[in-house]
Amino acid sequence: MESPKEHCIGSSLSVQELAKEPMLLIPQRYVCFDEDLSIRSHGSSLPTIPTIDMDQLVSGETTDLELEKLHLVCKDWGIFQLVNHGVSSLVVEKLKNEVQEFYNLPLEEKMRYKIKAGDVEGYGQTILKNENQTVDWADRFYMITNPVTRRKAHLLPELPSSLRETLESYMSELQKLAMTLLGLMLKALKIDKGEMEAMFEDGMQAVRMTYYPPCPQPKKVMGLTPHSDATGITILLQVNGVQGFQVKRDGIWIPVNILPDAFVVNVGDVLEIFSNGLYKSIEHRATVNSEKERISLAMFFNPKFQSEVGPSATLLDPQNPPLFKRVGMEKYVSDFFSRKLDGKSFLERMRIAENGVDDTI
Ligand SMILES: O=C(O)CCC(=O)C(=O)O
Ligand SMILES: [Fe+2]
Repeated sequence: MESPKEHCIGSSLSVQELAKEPMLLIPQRYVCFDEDLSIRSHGSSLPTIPTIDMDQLVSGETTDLELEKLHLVCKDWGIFQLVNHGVSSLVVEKLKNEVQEFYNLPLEEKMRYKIKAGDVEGYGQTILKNENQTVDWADRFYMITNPVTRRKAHLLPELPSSLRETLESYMSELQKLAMTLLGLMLKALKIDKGEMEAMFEDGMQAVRMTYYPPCPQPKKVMGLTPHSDATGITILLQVNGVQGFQVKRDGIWIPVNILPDAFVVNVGDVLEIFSNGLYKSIEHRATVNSEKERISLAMFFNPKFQSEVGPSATLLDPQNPPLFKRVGMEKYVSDFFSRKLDGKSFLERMRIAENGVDDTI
């Protein structure tokens, strides 16, 4: 039997390769103690995340009603399934196949994209200073895709051409969708259109493809540590129909049954900050199972690097003081990546203390 060391990618191991080995007990570094993984299902009594119909948002007679619904959902839930999203199903289906094929490539091929020392982009998992941290049961591929000048030469441009081309088409369709959604959200928030465009147009865009192998002890591991996304909005595609995504609402983890043709859209921390706390980012995580691998692809839509993350000026007045600090996007992103994922703690660091003391982040 091969030793796990031979599956090293950067500072982590390929969990996909590890999971191929005969194994009854998983290695200790994957055993997760601090999360209640047993809360998996409470049957039908659990609430389900809302659905928003894109068709109804942009055309027809019910646009105002659907916009009001979107507004309420972003305030109350911070997440929804988006149906009738209008993105070409040809592109989506092709992308699903290409991503699965990518993960089926031999390890040596995928290693060309491995995360380099000191970087966060590429294939693998970043393990921070504390090497003893529990490692998620997953392999990831994260990269910045916009602005084009920030693309790493050995990542997107070097992907197998069919995957790269399909990703390009998908990204440009999703960019339009994300801008439309952000535009509608900010319209509902009554935020000045110019302000929104100055911040989000041609903003930072990134993608994360995640492969969660089946696990012999699924209740002992975390596929993806609980976190909220440090984004404007995130659009999640479930690639191979296997469920495992969960959201935390009122302290309870709710499994999300992602509809086959839907995207899951969630409010990120940047939008919570920009809306001065009106919209809420939501904590989520991914669990794994013992039967089948799960694959997802998340696209993150952010302000441009030159902008500042902070509450929108339109929403502030003496009765509505800023609840969050302002920080340059560049610093916001680098601070985010220097920390371990930990629920909504990153957002909490941006909050202005009630006593008004502004301890800089
Ligand atoms: O894999 C999933 O379902 C969730 C992915 C996610 O939350 C992320 O990449 O930030
Ligand atoms: Fe996420």
